[in-house]
Amino acid sequence: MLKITSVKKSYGDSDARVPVLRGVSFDLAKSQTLALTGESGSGKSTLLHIASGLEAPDSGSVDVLGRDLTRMDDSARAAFRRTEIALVFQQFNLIPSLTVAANISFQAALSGRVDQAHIDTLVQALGLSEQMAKYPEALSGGQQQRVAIARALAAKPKLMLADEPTGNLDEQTADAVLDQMLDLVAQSDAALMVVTHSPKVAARMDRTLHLAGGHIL
Ligand SMILES: Nc1ncnc2c1ncn2[C@@H]1O[C@H](COP(=O)(O)OP(=O)(O)OP(=O)(O)O)[C@@H](O)[C@H]1O
Repeated sequence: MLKITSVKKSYGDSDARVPVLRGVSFDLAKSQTLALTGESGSGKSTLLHIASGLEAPDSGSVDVLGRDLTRMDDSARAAFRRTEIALVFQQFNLIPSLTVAANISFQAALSGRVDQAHIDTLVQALGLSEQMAKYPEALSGGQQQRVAIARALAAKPKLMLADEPTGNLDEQTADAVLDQMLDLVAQSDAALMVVTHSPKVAARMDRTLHLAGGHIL
């Protein structure tokens, strides 16, 4: 599903380059789940963004479903990402001018995969039924995060990538969110990589990779 090979990434100008990833390789098979841990600043978000095609590595390859994202042109990569990859950010990135319902169905509509029964199940499981007609500004942070997760899962992506998806949720809601993500992985032969600082979240994944000094330990 996801194969990262010898990925390197630095930031900064040529005379002050700061290496963040120094040659990272790992595989994530379909139906597998993975936690990515590491100290703040170790490059977890950078690696997640590279796995999603949002950022390009300086070198190395990023294969998703057997296709190397680094070799696609921008429009091919954007189209591929829309249908196959879901990225849930720490910030929710909801569209303020759309209702919660429209925010959730927007992504599925873009990918051409609107399954209303699936969306209804997600909305109920994430406790969002009462919020559907509201606008994001009227929701709490935790509610907005749940909308972002429902939106990401609505299109039944094959590769789900999430950056601290339950960071600002209470424990019960966090469990419900993780249940939804794990259910979807199991039902649709997808794969999930979650960046987390939480040992509890990491323990629910099949395995954990730890990032330190630019390498996977
Ligand atoms: N666009 C950028 N330009 C310059 N430096 C960046 C950029 N993005 C990340 N960095 C730097 O790369 C390093 C890794 O950042 P990254 O956000 O990937 O770490 P992280 O492990 O996700 O941290 P956290 O747990 O705090 O979210 C940090 O030193 C950061 O300052």
